[in-house]
Amino acid sequence: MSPADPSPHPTSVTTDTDGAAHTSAQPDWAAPVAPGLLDATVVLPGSKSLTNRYLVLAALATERSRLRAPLRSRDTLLMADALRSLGVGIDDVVPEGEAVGGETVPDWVITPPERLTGGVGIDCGLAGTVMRFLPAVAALADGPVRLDGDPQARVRPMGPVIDALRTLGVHVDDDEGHLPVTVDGRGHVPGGAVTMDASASSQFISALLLAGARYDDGVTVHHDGKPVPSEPHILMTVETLRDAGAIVDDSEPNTWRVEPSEINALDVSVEPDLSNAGPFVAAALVAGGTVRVPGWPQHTTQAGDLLREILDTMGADVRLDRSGLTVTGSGELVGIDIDLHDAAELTPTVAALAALASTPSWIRGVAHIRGHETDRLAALTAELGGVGAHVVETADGLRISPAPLRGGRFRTYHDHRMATAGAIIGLRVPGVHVEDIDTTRKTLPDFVGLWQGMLDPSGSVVLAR
Ligand SMILES: O=C(O)C1=C[C@@H](OP(=O)(O)O)[C@@H](O)[C@H](O)C1
Ligand SMILES: C=C(OP(=O)(O)O)C(=O)O
Repeated sequence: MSPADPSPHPTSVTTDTDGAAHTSAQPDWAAPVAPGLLDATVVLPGSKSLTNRYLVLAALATERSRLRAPLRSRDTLLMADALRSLGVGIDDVVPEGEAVGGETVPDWVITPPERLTGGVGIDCGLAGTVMRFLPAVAALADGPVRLDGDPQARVRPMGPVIDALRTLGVHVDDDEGHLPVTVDGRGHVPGGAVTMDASASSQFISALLLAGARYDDGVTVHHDGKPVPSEPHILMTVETLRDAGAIVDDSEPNTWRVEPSEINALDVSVEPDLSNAGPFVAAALVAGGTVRVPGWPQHTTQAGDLLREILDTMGADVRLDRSGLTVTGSGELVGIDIDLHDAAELTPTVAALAALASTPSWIRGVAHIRGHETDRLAALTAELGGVGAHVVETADGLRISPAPLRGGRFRTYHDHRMATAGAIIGLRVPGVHVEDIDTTRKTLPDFVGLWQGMLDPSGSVVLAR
């Protein structure tokens, strides 16, 4: 559904805890208004991007790996299920110690098969990491692998990664650069050098690099086109590969080389998802008071770390120390002029904050998010506009200026970050009703529980796991 298609009686694709999508008519969620100043500690689950990279690398490794505190949300459960169907063992193991607050978070122990199994189908849901990363992995399977996903996934761009795989010696059938895609796995991939235009998604490059060490000649990827978005995610790919012993040369701009090599087993703890922390730390700015996120890393490749600078610029007091991140706001916030090209997934959160700010904002550099879960520029323009915000969509972003906001229906277009943007607005604006709040399960298993816990006036430690 495009943002221009209002759906008065919505039918939502939501997700069971096992990662399966199902269709249901779900009532809109009345976004709670903040009861006063916040005083909450929110323990967020692991990073989607890290969990799915570790899963892929562990599936291609020589030995058994252990993934501690992985994210268990729709995108990562789909990745785990897909790898299982390729013959990878992925089992829950209760960790030795206790997690924060006495809750145990099962680890994943990942056992790679001798050879990846072909002749299988993979459900990618709406997960960019699954639909882009797995064709490059499936090429190593013994037999054909068919990948498909949600209806919205069939319009997300795939062409450059498919064409690149063909150049590297893989046979692929596709639907004009989109899902469904069938990769004819032949047990090995010649590999070599390829030039691609990755201006629509950094995930095209990450996909080839993650699998490339297992290609006969490794892989050299050269990008030729407008600047690659979300570059920290490519650095994340490079660092996770190096953690697994792969040899990666990223010394030349727009060129990445992965040598052919074995991939070592991993034993890693997943950092909290900083982009998912966005709406929670934004809440301190909107409602006033303090929100703490324990475990915020001192050094990270996660793009969400840019939130520290963003919140500071918009008026929060932001402190990072060994206990984590502490964000304190007064309830007053100012606009921001920012290029989010490197951290495009933060756009819905920043746009929601901008709609509540007392001065104008300009978000630039994010044309490619028209190919995210939905056309996010159109969706944000429509939905923030629908609750009274002054939003102008530009060629590569949004201009948002102060306006009195009002309640109303906030449509989400199957996009988890549209849903959390609606929740941010609802903190201050009574009567915001968010469509299909369960779409947040794409990357957070229990957004509503966490959000309500954060708003509990008794002050709280809110556990996500
Ligand atoms: O590789 C990854 O884990 C991601 C890369 C980025 O994609 P784009 O480069 O398409 O923005 C980001 O927006 C997405 O949420 C996750
Ligand atoms: C763009 C996003 O997801 P995906 O990994 O599906 O591209 C996102 O989470 O904001």
